[in-house]
Amino acid sequence: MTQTPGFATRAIHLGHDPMEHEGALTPPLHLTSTFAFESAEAGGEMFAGERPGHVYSRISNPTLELLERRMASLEGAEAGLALASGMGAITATLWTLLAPGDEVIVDKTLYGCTFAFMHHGLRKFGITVTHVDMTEPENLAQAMSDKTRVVYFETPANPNMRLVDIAAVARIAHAGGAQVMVDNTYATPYLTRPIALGADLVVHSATKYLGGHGDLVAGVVVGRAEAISEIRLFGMKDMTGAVMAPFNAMLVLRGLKTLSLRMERHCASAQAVAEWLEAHPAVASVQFPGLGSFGQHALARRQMALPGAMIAFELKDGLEAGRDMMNGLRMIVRGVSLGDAETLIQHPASMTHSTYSPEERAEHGISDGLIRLSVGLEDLSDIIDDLDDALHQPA
Ligand SMILES: C/C=C(/N=C/c1c(COP(=O)(O)O)cnc(C)c1O)C(=O)O
Repeated sequence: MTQTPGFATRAIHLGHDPMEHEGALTPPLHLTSTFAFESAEAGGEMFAGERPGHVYSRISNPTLELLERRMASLEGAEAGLALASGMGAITATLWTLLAPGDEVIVDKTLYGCTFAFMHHGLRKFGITVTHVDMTEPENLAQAMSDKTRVVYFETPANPNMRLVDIAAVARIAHAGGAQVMVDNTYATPYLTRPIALGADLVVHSATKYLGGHGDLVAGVVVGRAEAISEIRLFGMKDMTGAVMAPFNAMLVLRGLKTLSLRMERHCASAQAVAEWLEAHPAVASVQFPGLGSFGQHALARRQMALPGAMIAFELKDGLEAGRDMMNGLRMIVRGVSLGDAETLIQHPASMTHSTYSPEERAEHGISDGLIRLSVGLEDLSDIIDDLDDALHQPA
């Protein structure tokens, strides 16, 4: 094979040769907390970084290492780091990049716990958190200061689907001497590769599409090798201890094998569901990058290979009608998280984004009536039938 293997091939094969592991088709699972040294000197040299190898699983582990290599390859990064959760990846990275007196500029809409970390975590340690509506990149240029170290955003944003033009924002951030950190959970590297568009660091809640089966909590950060090493040895090892369990790394490795297949199915179904919702008389609005009515549809087509599988919508009769609809569902699961085989539905204002005050939700474009749908892998007709029945149920 001469040319670089494709996305799916790397997700399945990169970094594992069965003939180096007794012919085992699947990579070995290293369920170990620590590693033996061949000599006292060797142990000392490994701790000093003078000899390659693993010394303790809070620092590195061969199963995690394979996942880190595959994720770096899929995102087009030099290196990767596996962590215990998406919040573990986000916090370990920001604790590493920021110090008291610094500023992080963040987009208007963030996942609820990320928002809470910024406001109730970083601010507690003398770091300025400035929100900017990055759908207009020029707003960032106005907000940048000599204290700005990091520009952070999700695209699409959880839960209202706002997009950020990664290339445009990266140009502005870099001109101001700041690093760009993108949460790519909603899109995955199958749809968007932020590093190719200028981002410096990419984080994921691997809990979601990457694992893809609702059976783990995990996180990943990828970027330049030097930065990842610093996040590993400071942000993860010392500051957070947010290390991924080897068993979860094995499950994420398994999820990656079908990521491309699953995203194709997720996105095809989501397009049909979004169009069905948009045409439904009880629905007031639908936010989905694949709809021509989506305000940033042109950017979606430019920046995303497919429109994703997350939909935000509101009913004409507001939150109570939304609750009635959710309570009327028989297959679609009422629950938080996203990116699973099971279609999931939830109410951000009272659930994933309840960390925002009502005033903050209003400011950040998270309306009380907003409903979030993660379109799964069930038969499309069953997804739509469930929604249709729930919307037609007697009040
Ligand atoms: C219940 C969790 C939800 N989300 C999480 C999440 C995280 C944090 O990821 P861990 O949950 O720590 O793996 C990071 N980044 C994004 C865009 C996320 O959506 C949820 O929205 O439903």
